[in-house]
Parts: sequence; structure tokens; C-alpha cells
Amino acid sequence: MKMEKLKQKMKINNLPEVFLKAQPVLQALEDAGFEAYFVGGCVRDLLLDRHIHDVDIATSAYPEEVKKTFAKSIDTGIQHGTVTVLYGGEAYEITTFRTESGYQDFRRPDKVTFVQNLEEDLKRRDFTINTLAMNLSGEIVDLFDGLGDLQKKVIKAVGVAEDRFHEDALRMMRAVRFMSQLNFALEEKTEAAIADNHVLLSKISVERIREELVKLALGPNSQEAFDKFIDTGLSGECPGLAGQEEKLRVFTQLKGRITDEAVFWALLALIINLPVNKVTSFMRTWKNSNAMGQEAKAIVTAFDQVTMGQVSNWDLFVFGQNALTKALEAAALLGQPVSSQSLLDRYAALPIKDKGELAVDGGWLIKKGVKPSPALGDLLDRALKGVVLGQVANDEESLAAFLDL
Ligand SMILES: Nc1ccn([C@@H]2O[C@H](COP(=O)(O)OP(=O)(O)OP(=O)(O)O)[C@@H](O)[C@H]2O)c(=O)n1
Ligand SMILES: [Mg+2]
Repeated sequence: MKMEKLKQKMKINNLPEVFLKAQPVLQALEDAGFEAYFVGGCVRDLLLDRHIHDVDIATSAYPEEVKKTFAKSIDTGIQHGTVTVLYGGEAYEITTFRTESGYQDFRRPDKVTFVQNLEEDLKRRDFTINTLAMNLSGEIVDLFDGLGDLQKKVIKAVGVAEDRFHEDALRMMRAVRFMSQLNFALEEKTEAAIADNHVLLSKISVERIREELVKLALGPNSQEAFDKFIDTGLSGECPGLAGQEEKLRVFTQLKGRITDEAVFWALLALIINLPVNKVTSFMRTWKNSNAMGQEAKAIVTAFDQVTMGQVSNWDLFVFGQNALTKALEAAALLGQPVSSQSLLDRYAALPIKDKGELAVDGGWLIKKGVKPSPALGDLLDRALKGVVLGQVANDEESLAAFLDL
């Protein structure tokens, strides 16, 4: 990407495809007599050469006027001034310049007020790096020195930090999440304001906090971000983490990067010394899906076994490939001495990896004269164990002999 700095104005040449595709949308709004800009995360990520997942547009047009300008639109958040426009097979969120006032509950504005200019809109946004806007010709509008802070690599609240966090307390989590994802530092006053206001996080839904925490954990700079998450008191406002500050510091000393969400949850449970039988309920307090809860529990179970040393082939079979590899990943991150390769080799050498691969089933046993009964289940278990442990070949004849049928 080419950037030119002209009369204090930065212009991006050779815009990536996502923006080129969206340009006609901006053009249509301008042709209809309105102002329109690309705003927020997409401009930030463009300048950082990061992947751009969606392109957001801010405009002076009112929602009704936006709808009139395009053939296809959906009223996604019309009460907040957002209309989703479908154009060229893509969906664009177009939001009228707005300001939000009266945040009684620290999480959503009591009312949205439309404003006439871009500056009014940008100044109620969270961080300077998220206030950048770009016009149709690729010129960057930088009213709050977002470019300077991108260069300095700092997360800095727009204006008075405390006000921004009172408007939306989730922004405190966003601050540490961006630190991790972008490998940025936290500006001093912004950090102090989080430390002063961390209790407001309790007003935010667990789901929204969870989403930010997972992004933080999976980011490349998670170690420093975890440090701030703990230092500022944010961690103490999270489900099950109050008073666990010292243990949570382990996250600042991991031996590498967490690359999987379930591994993160398993690590969290392990680090706060949660007994295996508490993992599912802990996962529920974080409003995780049952599937994620079960996966985390399976990883913790496998971890406990592999780090204790005694792992039979039957154990390996029960863990399964997913829980085993992720438990080994967790062990490596925690610097636990585990002979991962030999466990993986042993797993790979198991005669079967799944119950479904067993050459016989209940129907076969019944044909062999076994009555449907609990004993039938026991026989199947014996067959499965025999095959997994290599005591019998996985074919009908060998299994019939093995089970004395
Ligand atoms: N609590 C929030 C959430 C969002 N924003 C503003 O809305 C933009 C878009 O929000 P969102 O998509 O949630 O975040 P992004 O910054 O785009 O980051 P991501 O990469 O996660 O989408 C942000 O850039 C920021 O300007 C804000 O001020 N306060
Ligand atoms: Mg975004």
C-alpha cells in the first residue's frame, strides 16, 4: 500500500479490494448530497496492514435518507442510526453521524442524538486509533491524532478517558484487548482511568466481557495485556476471578502464544486450580456453550493425567486426538515437562481411534445369541478395550473367540 503525506493530509493509494468494492456506496451517498466516510476499525486496520473484516461507513444522511439512496437495505439498528445496505453481494453498516448521551447504566446510551458533522461523531468514540476516517479518494481524516498514536503504538482514550468509560464500561476491556491484538501499550491516563473505574465492568454482560477476554488471550501480546487486565482491577470484576490476581499472573509468563479458545479456558481453569468437576459450572458462569464447556473439561482431564505421568493406551483413546493435543499444548505453555512426542506417537499407533471403528456392534452380539441386557454393553466394552489395547485383532472372528461366543 502506498501512502502520501500532502499538506498534513495522508492519502492512501492502491486501496485494498474491500474498500474498492465499497467505494460506489460512498459515491452514491455523496451524489445524493451527503457526506460519507469509512470509519473505525477498518481504517485503523488498513493503516496497520492488518486483515480488514468489515468496512463501516459514517454519513451525514439520516437513516431514512440512506434507505432512499439504495435499492436494498435492512433496518438493523435504525434506532441507533444504523442501516445495513446490501450492495454488490456485500453488507455495509451505514451509521448516521451521532453522539450518545445520558449513559445511566454505563452500557448503552439513553438516547442517540444525530449530529451534523463528522467531528462530533468521532469524539464520542473510544480510542484515538479508532477515530480515523477515510474519504472516497483515500484521504485520511485524523482529528484526534490517531495517526500519531498508531505510530507510537498506544491505546489512548479520546478526550477525558473517564468519560469514555462511563459511556461504555466495556471499553475498558476493549483497551486491554487491543493492547494484545495490536501489540500496543496502554497510555498512562487511560490506564489510570481504567484502574479508577474498573468496578463499572460489573454492569456489562458476561457475554460481551467474554468476547473481549478471548480476543485478548489469543492476541500476540497477551502477556502484557494480561498484566494490565490484572493491575487495573478488571480481572477482579470477572466471573470466578476475584481474588485470583496472583495466580492469574501465570498468564504473563506463558512459554508461547495461545492459539485456541478451548486451550485458553482450560489454562484458566488450571491456573486458578479449579478441580476438574468444577470446570463445567465455571464455564457456565462465563456463559460459554455446552460444547466449549465440555471441551475445556476434556482438556483439563487429559492435562491432569499427562502431567502426572501414568497414561495408558486406554487413557489416550478416551482423551481422543483433540483433547490430547490441546492438553499437550497447555502443558507446553505452562512449561510442564511432558514427553509429548512419545504420547502422540503412541496415540497414532492405536489400532482404532473411535468406537465406531470397532468391527462389531450390538446387533452382531444379538445375532451371536446374546440377549439384549446390561451384559451386552459389558461385552462391547470388553471388545473395545481389547482392540484398543492390542489384545485382539479388530475382526469378527477374532472378537468372537476373544469374547467366548
Ligand atoms: N464500545 C465501543 C465500540 C465501538 N466503538 C467505535 O466503533 C467502531 C467499530 O466498533 P467495533 O467493530 O466493535 O470495533 P473495531 O474497532 O472495528 O474493532 P474490531 O476489529 O474488533 O471490529 C470502533 O472503531 C470505535 O470507533 C466505540 O467507540 N466504543
Ligand atoms: Mg469492527
